[in-house]
Amino acid sequence: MAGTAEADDFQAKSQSFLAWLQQHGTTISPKIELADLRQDGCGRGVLAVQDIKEDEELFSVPRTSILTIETSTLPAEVNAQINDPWLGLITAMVLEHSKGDGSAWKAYFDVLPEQFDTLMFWSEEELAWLRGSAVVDKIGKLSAEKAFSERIIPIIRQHPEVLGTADRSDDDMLALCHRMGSTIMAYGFDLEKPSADQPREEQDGWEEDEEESESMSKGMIPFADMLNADADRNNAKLYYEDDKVIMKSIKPIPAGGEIFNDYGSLPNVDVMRRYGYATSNYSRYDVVEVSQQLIRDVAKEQLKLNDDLLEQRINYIEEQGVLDDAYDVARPGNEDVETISEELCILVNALTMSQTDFDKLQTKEKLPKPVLATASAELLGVVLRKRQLAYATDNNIDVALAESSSLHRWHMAYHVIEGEKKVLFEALEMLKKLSQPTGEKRKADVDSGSMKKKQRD
Ligand SMILES: C[S@@+](CC[C@H](N)C(=O)[O-])C[C@H]1O[C@@H](n2cnc3c(N)ncnc32)[C@H](O)[C@@H]1O
Repeated sequence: MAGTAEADDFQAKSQSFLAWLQQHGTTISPKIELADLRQDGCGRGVLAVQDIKEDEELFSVPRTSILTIETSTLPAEVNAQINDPWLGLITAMVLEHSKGDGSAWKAYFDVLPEQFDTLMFWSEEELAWLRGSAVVDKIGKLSAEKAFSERIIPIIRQHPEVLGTADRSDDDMLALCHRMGSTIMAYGFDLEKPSADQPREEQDGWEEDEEESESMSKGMIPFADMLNADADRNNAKLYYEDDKVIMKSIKPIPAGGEIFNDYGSLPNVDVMRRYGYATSNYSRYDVVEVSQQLIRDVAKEQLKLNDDLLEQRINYIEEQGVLDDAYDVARPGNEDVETISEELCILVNALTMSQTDFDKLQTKEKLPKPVLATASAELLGVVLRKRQLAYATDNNIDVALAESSSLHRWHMAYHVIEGEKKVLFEALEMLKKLSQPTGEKRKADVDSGSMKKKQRD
């Protein structure tokens, strides 16, 4: 690609962006550089050009250069009308993008992507490669379009002179909202508001975390978002100060090494959903979602529970506040999440216990122990084997596809589905051991396999 017009344009945009950063107060260590990593399928990235020690400042970005609702030219009354941080930031970005050369952010927008591989943009045929994964029902394209159509576009239409969008059709506006939403998802940060000075490394995506929303806001941090990420190679962390954010090395980085931010302990399916790539490095965080409905169906069939008894037990668990619509099963090696959550153990134990034991439990208003009983391990084994059937048996690549632009998407789907199948395989192996009690060994397996977080009374 070197020497081509495309490479020259890419390079020119990088140079303008770097000049823009400098003009707007970003300082960048001479030990790093913005690099063209397209050959590795990673777009731009940041490389060390000299050896870097641990805890060195790599760059700092003034708060005034961070693109937020407040720093954008979105009028306060328009923001007040929209009254939602996510939709507000999307609107602010639609506005700044629409201003073209007239926007202070022009050089920044020029290095942001125009197209995405996130699931919103997949065809039905491509989504079929993900059959079996719960992600297919969580893409949220329709709800996003409803929010854009009902809560952004009408308000933009009321202010055509301010927003410069009079000549754009609704379809155009919708596409632009999707593009900006996906940009925030893959490039945006949860910002600690000024005066909160705790270090924070995580980038976040579309979802709003209720508990954090008071002290956090969404924003785009130019240059910090040029860092790629890799589960195994995180070597930099973002620190928040009142007037700027600073990226520092958290381990030595040799000259030539890439600087990697931390996108979090995400399963491949979320890396794909938010960032549009997937690698085996994130596989250890993979999970499989098992629906409550599947557990009910299998319990009914296997335990010969009639509808009334099944409802009685499920209702009791719901009254106790520990019933979920679905449960994540994780890989046994995952240090952050239990393979079988306590909530799932409780539900399955409530279903498998004898009626006498269940009646006693209810009288005492207690919950079943959050440790899988042998019968529960067996039942859960049947549930997970049924869950396996949801995946396509044949995930082989279509020959025609090898030529098509969807190849990258197929690879991501492959990583996700193979990862999820592996989760089920390993969880089933674990359950097999639990179903064959061998005294102390079984106890140890249960304790380490399913009780990593908290102990319930
Ligand atoms: C925050 S941006 C990083 C900068 C980006 N590479 C660019 O050229 O603009 C996140 C995007 O970078 C890409 N990315 C990040 N880490 C990656 C990796 N390990 N492998 C492939 N792509 C990666 C993905 O496209 C992701 O959506």
